[in-house]
Amino acid sequence: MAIAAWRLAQRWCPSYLQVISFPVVQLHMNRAAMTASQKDFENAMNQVKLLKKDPGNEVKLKLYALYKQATEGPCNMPKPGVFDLINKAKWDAWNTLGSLPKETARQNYVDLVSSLSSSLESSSQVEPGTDRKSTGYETLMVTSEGGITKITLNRPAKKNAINVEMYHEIMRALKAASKDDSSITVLTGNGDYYSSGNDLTNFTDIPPGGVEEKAKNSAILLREFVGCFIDFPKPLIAVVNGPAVGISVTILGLFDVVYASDRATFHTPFSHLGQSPEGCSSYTFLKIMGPAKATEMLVFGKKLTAGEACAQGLVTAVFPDSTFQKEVWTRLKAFAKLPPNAMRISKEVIRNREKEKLHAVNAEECSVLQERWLSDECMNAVVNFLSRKSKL
Ligand SMILES: CCCC/C=C/CC(=O)SCCNC(=O)CCNC(=O)[C@H](O)C(C)(C)COP(=O)(O)OP(=O)(O)OC[C@H]1O[C@@H](n2cnc3c(N)ncnc32)[C@H](O)[C@@H]1OP(=O)(O)O
Repeated sequence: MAIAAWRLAQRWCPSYLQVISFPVVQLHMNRAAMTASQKDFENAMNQVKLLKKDPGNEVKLKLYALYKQATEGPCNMPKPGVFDLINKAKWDAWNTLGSLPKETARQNYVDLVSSLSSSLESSSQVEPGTDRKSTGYETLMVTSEGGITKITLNRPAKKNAINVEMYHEIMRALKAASKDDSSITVLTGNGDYYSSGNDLTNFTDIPPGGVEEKAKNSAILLREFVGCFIDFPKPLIAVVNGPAVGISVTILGLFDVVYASDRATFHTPFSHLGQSPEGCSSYTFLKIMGPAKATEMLVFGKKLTAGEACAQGLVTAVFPDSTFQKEVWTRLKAFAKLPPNAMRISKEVIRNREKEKLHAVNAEECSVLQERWLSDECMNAVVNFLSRKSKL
């Protein structure tokens, strides 16, 4: 629908820049609302004009939505009629951002433009070595700047649900980050969610070998995915910008630091889904919060607020959503200035003691899940979600 709308838009406006020039005009009207990073935002707006190639309709809609969110806040315009294709596509894109704070939207806009500039050859001069963007990711935004590699889950319209492609891309990004010259690595989400966990449509793509083969392949994928977090050699920090579900919660036990917005929630509804714990949570959560609290989460699916998750040790610190990005990034920039080898070695000392155990737990959890995925309980839960009969 969105693509069709933009095709139509391009017919009316031969240059894609005409379509996205609207926010540029508005930017000048919003100068009064300048903040510290307004300059970066303005530079990003100028960079967009220098792109030599059309970034595509989906990206243009994302740029539009982030611009509107950054300058006007959440979408409160009436929804355009079904035949008003262009405005409806724009409205949908903006509305998808939910209550994302203006500051985050501005940062995401700058990040997105920055990644486009390198992938689409902006004609502007980029100072070498100061800010490198990795391209070739469909489901992530990956940037490396000032000693920090930032991996952003980037399927906001699907609440950053992790599809098979995203599992592979996260593993690729982590492997690259482990070898690049950054000192710390950050994982965060774009949009109003951190992540809604495993993409439940992953279960619909059944190979010729049937559901058994699907369950086996998924267990192999999951084991490799979680293994990357166990083995990741540098300090790994989660910036939990919004609600987190399922595997995006369980692997937090393998991070070194977890910062959360007070909007974030932590939910592992495995029993509701006919599934069982993964991400080493059957071990890490028990160590972190003790068996009773871990059971409430992992067996009974109790959803924790950010404050509760912090009190139980899963989250390091919670910040008000309005200042979340600013406060977290101030801390992260300071961490990134510490001697990288000392940080890496300290992490190694801490993690090595547990590594063998974690890999064994991971293997066991995956093998139990392989069976669970074939159960009626699990299949019914997935079918109910896909047929919109249930939500968390
Ligand atoms: C191979 C390794 C396997 C590892 C296994 C891991 C286990 C887990 O991670 S279990 C957790 C699985 N996740 C869920 O059960 C969450 C399901 N989603 C929901 O309940 C709701 O979407 C929500 C509570 C997260 C959000 O509800 P809200 O009303 O705000 O938004 P929606 O309109 O539902 O969502 C927007 C859009 O996104 C799609 N979507 C969201 N989450 C998922 C998901 N996990 N899988 C697939 N799709 C998801 C949702 O369908 C909507 O899509 P459409 O706009 O196309 O309808």
